[in-house]
Amino acid sequence: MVVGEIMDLFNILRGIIKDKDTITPKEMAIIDENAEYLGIKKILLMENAGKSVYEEIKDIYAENYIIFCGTGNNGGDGFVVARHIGNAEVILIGREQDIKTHEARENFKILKTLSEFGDIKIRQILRVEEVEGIFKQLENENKKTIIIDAMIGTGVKGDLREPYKSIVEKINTLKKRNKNIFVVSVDVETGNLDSDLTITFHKRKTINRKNAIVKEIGIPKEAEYIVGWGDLKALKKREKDSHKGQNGKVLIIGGSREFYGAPILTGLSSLKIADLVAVFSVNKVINKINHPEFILYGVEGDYLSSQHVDYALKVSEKYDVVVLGNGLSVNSKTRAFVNEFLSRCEKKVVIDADAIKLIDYAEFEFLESYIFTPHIGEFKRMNLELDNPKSIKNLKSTIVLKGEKDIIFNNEMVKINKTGNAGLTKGGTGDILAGIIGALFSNNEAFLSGCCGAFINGYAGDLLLKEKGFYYTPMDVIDKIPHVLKIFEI
Ligand SMILES: NC(=O)C1=CN([C@@H]2O[C@H](COP(=O)(O)OP(=O)(O)OC[C@H]3O[C@@H](n4cnc5c(N)ncnc54)[C@H](O)[C@@H]3O)[C@@H](O)[C@H]2O)[C@H](O)CC1
Ligand SMILES: [K+]
Repeated sequence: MVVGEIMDLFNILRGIIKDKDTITPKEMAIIDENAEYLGIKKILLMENAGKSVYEEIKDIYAENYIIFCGTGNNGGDGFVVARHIGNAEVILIGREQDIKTHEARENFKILKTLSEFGDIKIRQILRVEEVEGIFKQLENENKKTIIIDAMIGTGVKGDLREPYKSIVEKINTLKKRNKNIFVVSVDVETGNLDSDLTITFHKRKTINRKNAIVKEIGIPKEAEYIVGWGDLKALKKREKDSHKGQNGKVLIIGGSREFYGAPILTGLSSLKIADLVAVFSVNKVINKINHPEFILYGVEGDYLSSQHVDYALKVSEKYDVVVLGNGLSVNSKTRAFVNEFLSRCEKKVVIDADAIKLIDYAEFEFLESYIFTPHIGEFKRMNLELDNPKSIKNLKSTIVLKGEKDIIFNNEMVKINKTGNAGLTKGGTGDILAGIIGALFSNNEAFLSGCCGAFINGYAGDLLLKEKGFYYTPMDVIDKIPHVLKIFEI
């Protein structure tokens, strides 16, 4: 499929799958990171965010401005707002060395310099007792005062901890007692702060409680649909103290008398990420696998058929994800196996290659627990009319449509992956992609696993293109997977 066709398909899908106008903090973090992947610096976004808050409040009459800043980028926005206001009092909740990011630190440093010569005042507190005096004084304040909440934004995790909890309670109490206090939240209200105004960036957040004003801060819409390192950073992290099996258990069901290489490629690529990888196939394949890392399950015959379904289902109970189809061959036996297995399997399944061709789509239900990885020819047999919104509406499965650019979509989201090159057209790279996605799917949801699998597979190919030109092999791609994971600290 040429790029023109891919982009046509992609635009049809974007026309049907509408962008969400309210997003989760996790979705915002991916967009934020992918804006940087596209070359837009975070410090620019912070500047635009802080300036957009200033623009919204500059015409509200006030004589005092008190900005409570946290140690994350929400606090960083607060530092920018302070600079634009000019005569603000900044209260950093934490020590300067606690400030978490380069962008926020840079803005704090600027404020510190200004505070030596201008009207900016900075205080650093660790406990709420240290601001008792300010709240006492504000209780009887008869000057209009704007309190700006740049404490915590989309980085909030769990219930509000001290001293934020007490500070929020004190601001809420103060507001009730003194009508001269006006509270503005940056991006997201911290805890149950009773803000009068919330200015949020790029899109409303699911955790916004008030009618937030949405301000554009320079994030292009492309950051919402081009797969980037932001998607990789959203993957579940490998815990340091994790024990065997926690990082994924994958069962590869494939192979046949003619094809034994495919399930091996799938298994070897899965093994680069998952803890346990098993292969379920006919003994003609199993006996050719001399990889000690694999757990092997063999059955008699040239092809998997319905007589093997019970055993395959029993074995699959021990695994998180099944990768189904690689090298199965297409005939009446394997057709019976695939349709019966899928109708009874309760596991997450990556459906690839021959399995895509073998499914009877007439009554088929596209479950959320399925990821399909077709190329355009296989996709055309899946009975999905892309230009028919009804057909897309019921598509709970994730589709990774492989091409010069990969399109990843389900009934809610569509993204495009631009990593990869013509060297990946070789036979076997599809088996590798299925193995990567199967391993990621163990601990991540389907859409994210599909996006990241496509990105990792393509990026491995891009690294190889630089080293070897187009003439690298599928085994080279498998060996490159750990390098990609290391580059992006997955
Ligand atoms: N999304 C964008 O395009 C931009 C967002 N900006 C601003 O960045 C924040 C998100 O920043 P982040 O560093 O990820 O996290 P936060 O600052 O929101 O919070 C982290 C901070 O808060 C502490 N913390 C987290 N949970 C709790 C809790 N339950 N109790 C106490 N403390 C908590 C944590 O320890 C950190 O110190 C976003 O909202 C925007 O305001 C960019 O500046 C512009 C682009
Ligand atoms: K906030």
